[in-house]
Amino acid sequence: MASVLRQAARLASSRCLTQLSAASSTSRLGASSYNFSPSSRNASTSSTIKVQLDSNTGVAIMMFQNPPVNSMSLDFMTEFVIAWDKLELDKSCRGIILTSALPNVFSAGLDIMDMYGTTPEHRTAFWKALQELWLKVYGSGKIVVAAINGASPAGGCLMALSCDYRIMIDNPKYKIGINETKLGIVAPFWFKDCLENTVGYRMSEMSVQYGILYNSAEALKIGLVDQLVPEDKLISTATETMIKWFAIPDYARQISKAMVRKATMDKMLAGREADITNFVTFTNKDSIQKSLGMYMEMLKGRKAK
Ligand SMILES: CCCCC/C=C\C/C=C\C=C\CC(=O)SCCNC(=O)CCNC(=O)[C@H](O)C(C)(C)COP(=O)(O)OP(=O)(O)OC[C@H]1O[C@@H](n2cnc3c(N)ncnc32)[C@H](O)[C@@H]1OP(=O)(O)O
Repeated sequence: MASVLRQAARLASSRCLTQLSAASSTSRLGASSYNFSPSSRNASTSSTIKVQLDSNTGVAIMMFQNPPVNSMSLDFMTEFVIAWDKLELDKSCRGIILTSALPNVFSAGLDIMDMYGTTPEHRTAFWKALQELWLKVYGSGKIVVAAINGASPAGGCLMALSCDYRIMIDNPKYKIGINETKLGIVAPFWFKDCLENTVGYRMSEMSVQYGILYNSAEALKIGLVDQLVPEDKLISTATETMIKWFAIPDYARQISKAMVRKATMDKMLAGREADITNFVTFTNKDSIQKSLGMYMEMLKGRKAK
């Protein structure tokens, strides 16, 4: 145990968890001091990411705004990481809620058009940006809550899985899951690891092979999300949840989080280059390009009907 703690402490000062100790001002705010007055809000906005930080409570809301479906394009992920870094450096921010500014969709996952018919150089930059985004969110010392207000397939599900707590709108039309096989592609190991860490081995074994998308009730049942709420209660519940987490001393929580996530983080950090090569080689294949093209046509055809 002592060695785990030493490792966790080392992690806390490492690249991905640099904010752990910086943000460790313990429990500045309890639920009773919660005040969400508009005057206390800071707003910062890029074209695809909107951020509202309430420096009284320490809660930031990061909204995705990349129409039509918040697909994770290279540009979107680059803007995400810039906005994320700003929040990480802001000591008044203790927790981040991820949600969508668009109706009916949290995120449609990776932008297929960034993988289809693009150059290997482009796909290398694209995959690096995705790794970067994931390392930041998964490795954050802040408390991160996903407020899932719509469809959340594949990369959208990964984003939610990287948070500490997931709250989803209680609506059967919204689906979440790792559905890559349905597109004829393979979810990378770290998508699978995040799913397995959350729902367990057997459920992920079924889930990744079938490419299952779960509705909200099913997602709750298997533990893919932690809570369902009516649409009009999503952000208030996410904020209240965050305030409850704030009661735990930051430093102890951060070290505990780092301990639990260390193996998954380390695996990615050690395999980062190989993971990029795998992605580029895999998506170079004619058969994979064909699958992606057919999937895009299916999406567009579905709309035309
Ligand atoms: C062996 C080694 C292995 C190594 C591993 C290597 C590789 C792994 C590779 C890739 C991993 C990828 C992970 C992913 O995230 S892939 C993306 C998966 N996403 C999906 O399947 C979602 C598809 N979209 C939908 O199901 C629906 O759009 C959605 C439910 C989200 C919303 O439905 P709605 O009816 O509101 O909207 P639509 O009319 O369907 O779409 C509007 C518009 O948007 C376009 N679009 C949708 N999704 C995407 C997307 N992911 N990327 C790009 N564009 C998307 C859609 O085509 C419509 O366009 P248009 O017709 O208006 O032009």
